[in-house]
Amino acid sequence: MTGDLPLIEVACGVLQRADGQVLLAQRPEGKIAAGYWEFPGGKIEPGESADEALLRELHEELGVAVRAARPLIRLRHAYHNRIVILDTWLVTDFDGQPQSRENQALAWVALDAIAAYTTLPTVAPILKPLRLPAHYVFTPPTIDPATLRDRLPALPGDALLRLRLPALDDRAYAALAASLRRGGHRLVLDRDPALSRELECGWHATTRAWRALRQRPDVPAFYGSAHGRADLDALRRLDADAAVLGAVLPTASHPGEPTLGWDGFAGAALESGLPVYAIGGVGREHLLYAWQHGGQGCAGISAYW
Ligand SMILES: Nc1nc2c([nH]c(=O)n2[C@@H]2O[C@H](COP(=O)(O)OP(=O)(O)OP(=O)(O)O)[C@@H](O)[C@H]2O)c(=O)[nH]1
Repeated sequence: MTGDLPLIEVACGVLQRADGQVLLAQRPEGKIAAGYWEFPGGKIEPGESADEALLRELHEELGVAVRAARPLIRLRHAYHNRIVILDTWLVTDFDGQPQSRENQALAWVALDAIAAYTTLPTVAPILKPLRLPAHYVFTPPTIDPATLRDRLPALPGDALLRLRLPALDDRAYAALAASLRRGGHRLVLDRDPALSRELECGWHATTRAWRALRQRPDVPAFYGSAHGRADLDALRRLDADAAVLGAVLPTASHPGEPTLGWDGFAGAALESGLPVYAIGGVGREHLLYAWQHGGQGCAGISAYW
């Protein structure tokens, strides 16, 4: 119990097909919140781990056998009559065709079409990590545009790419951003938000920049830097799409800076309500650590170039 409210721990799974559609289930008559659409899953039983509960629930409810899954996000949501901790997994491989075994309606739905369904309030915060890749790469601050272009093919294919180039004037920065955008890169800019709007790119705010905000900036996607849980809470209130939290490990570029370690990272990221990338001494080889500690993935500069 938390206060007077029961605390319910739940495991749920996002089954995603190759075309990007995800499986929604409608809670049947007789269950709490009947009629609402959700991601399939159910309560974690005493003595069970979240991944064991996931496998059991998806087999009981849908008749599928999970072959591969990874943590997506762990949320905490307070309803008027219960608090739910929702351990959400991305199911990347499974055997069998999902069938309704508990009288629930099922639907494969494109992420952009989910708004037409009446969903539980925990569905929207799960769409944020679902739309984001596992890697968020910052450009080395002094890299010249030609070298940058040469090295882009070696980055993880769908990574977010933050153009952090303080030495470029605004004109040169905008021209480079426009041409990379035409090349199909998932860009994040950190100049005037108007440029992010014009080029339909993300916008990244330093802690100093977002602390000056009173509401979400008008940009297609909004990311912010964070150093602890208080920052993550503030970014969630600003409706950020994701945060970058660090430093997780010591780095050569910031010697002596205090580090969170992976446990400190997890302590801040888990149940923060946001996808959180780990940064600071982190590279692509740390992806499993990031997922196991409640992260969206890894962010960095030097480890990626
Ligand atoms: N499966 C699932 N449950 C969710 C989601 N979001 C969310 O708040 N919940 C809440 O988590 C709880 C899941 O309980 P449940 O009643 O479905 O669990 P269960 O399958 O073990 O059912 P049972 O208690 O009838 O055996 C409910 O309070 C439900 O409202 C979601 O996306 N998927």
